[in-house]
Amino acid sequence: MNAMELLPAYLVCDTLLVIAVVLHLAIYLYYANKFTHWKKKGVPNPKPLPFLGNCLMPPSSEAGHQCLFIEDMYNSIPGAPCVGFYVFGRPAIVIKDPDLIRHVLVKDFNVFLNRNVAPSKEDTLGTQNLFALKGASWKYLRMKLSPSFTSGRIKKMFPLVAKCTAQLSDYLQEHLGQKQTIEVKETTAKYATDVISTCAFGIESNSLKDPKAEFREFGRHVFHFTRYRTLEIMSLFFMPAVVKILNTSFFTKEATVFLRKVFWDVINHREKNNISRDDFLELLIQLKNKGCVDAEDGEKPTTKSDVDSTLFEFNGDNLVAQPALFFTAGFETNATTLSFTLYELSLQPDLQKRLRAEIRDIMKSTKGAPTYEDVFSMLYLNMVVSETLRKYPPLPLLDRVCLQEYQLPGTDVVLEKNTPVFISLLGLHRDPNHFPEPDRYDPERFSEDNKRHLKPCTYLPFGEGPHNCIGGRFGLMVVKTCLVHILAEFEVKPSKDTEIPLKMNTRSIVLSTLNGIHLEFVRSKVQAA
Ligand code: HEM
Repeated sequence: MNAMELLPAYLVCDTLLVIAVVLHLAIYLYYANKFTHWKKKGVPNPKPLPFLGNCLMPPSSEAGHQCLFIEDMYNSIPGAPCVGFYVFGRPAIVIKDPDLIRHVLVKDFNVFLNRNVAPSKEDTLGTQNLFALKGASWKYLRMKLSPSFTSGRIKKMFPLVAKCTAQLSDYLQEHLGQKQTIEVKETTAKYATDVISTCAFGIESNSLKDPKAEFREFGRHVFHFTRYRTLEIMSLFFMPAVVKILNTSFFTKEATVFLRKVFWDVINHREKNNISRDDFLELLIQLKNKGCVDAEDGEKPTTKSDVDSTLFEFNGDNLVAQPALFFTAGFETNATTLSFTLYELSLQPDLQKRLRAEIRDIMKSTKGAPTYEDVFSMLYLNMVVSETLRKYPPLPLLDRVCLQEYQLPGTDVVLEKNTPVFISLLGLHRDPNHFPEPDRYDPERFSEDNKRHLKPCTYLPFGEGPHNCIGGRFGLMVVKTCLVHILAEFEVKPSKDTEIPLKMNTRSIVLSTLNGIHLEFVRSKVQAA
């Protein structure tokens, strides 16, 4: 007979009850104390939920995003320069004031050198890429990769992009009758997949032609937000402690095996057959073999002393991680920008007409084959794309972590070391103080005259400062070239299947719709003009 059997049942129950109450109270007090962090610092914060803090609160509006609760935090306290919040018990902050944002992203960059995002160490492709790498290693890698993204080198990839755009035109011509509805997000995702896989991996992925193309399957998987995937992505961005428990990776084991194989097959084939091609992969081969990208006209050649293998070695998964990121960072953002632009233009035929007039002119003057320079010379196209990136920033938040105690300039607020710092691009871009009537899609905001009046650090679709998007120019080339060709051939109109307003996918960390974007394509007369 053991001791429990000797005790009367009621005493056992009472003891368990007391333990439960004490435990509950202890946890409650622990969190209640944690949740005074921002109050003590004089930083306003929305009321946290017990235990959860603010991170799993339901979105405040129908358009709100579970994953993008950073926008909710931005809007929670109007007029405040910054808003504190809690991810479970961990204090984090959203910086709203554009001058403070400038300090975080640019002026005091060394204090905010790292992103908060941190995949599991086992996810080598996830940790060794330019987005996630930290400290001096990131600085070194960024310096080494930057020459791959100069306008000169991007321009050399224009023919690859133009080829994919021609394939998209053929696809649309073949698949559409005189009038037909298509889901533009999937179609542009296939196009963008083909572009990035040819430029980053040197491989023609054929997503437009082959519904089961491996690269498209991979891309679909990365951005398919099941409940579990949402939790994984949220933990990557907001909850490093959970990453350890769940062993969260950005690239799954299967994706890693696939990307490794494609990468090394192409590299070995090229090296064996002495093949060279104007793409990112070629530049990575140079980094692998020489530790630097060959200098072009006017560039300073790299010397041996510039190569520091203690900071980052260009071998193994360290190499594969870069095109893997270019692919993931590139195809979804491009497809998002393209599909939202087509959606907005379908709703405003006048804007579409004006853009088509510009396209008609460029098509006439270039005999239907606009060059890289032509595409970048189109003023109204630039205004349209800029407005899409305002209303729909594909990556809607920026994240950094504070590496040392830091006083926010002009305030008494001192951030503790390791505080996660967020900037909500959706919050800024849809803030009526910066963009009046923010829900109105109006490219005029970006006319030569008007854009001069934009307040610095209120419009940041590509981020800002040394960590900004390295592939922005490449992305713009892809988006603009595609729009020129699609709109030269087709008019886009809302169809009976078009959702107005669009329902957003509340689980996604990147901006995306729940049900896709269905538009009617009608053959346009520009082609014949
Ligand atoms: C419309 C297209 C795109 C948009 C809107 C976009 C947006 C962004 C944003 C907001 C960031 C974070 C910047 C920051 O934290 O300050 C970023 C980072 C990055 N993007 Fe893009 N991106 C686009 C296309 C691309 C493409 C095509 C590539 C690659 C070919 C790319 C590669 C990267 C990389 C490597 C980083 C991390 C840079 C670093 O931390 O050093 N992006 N992008």
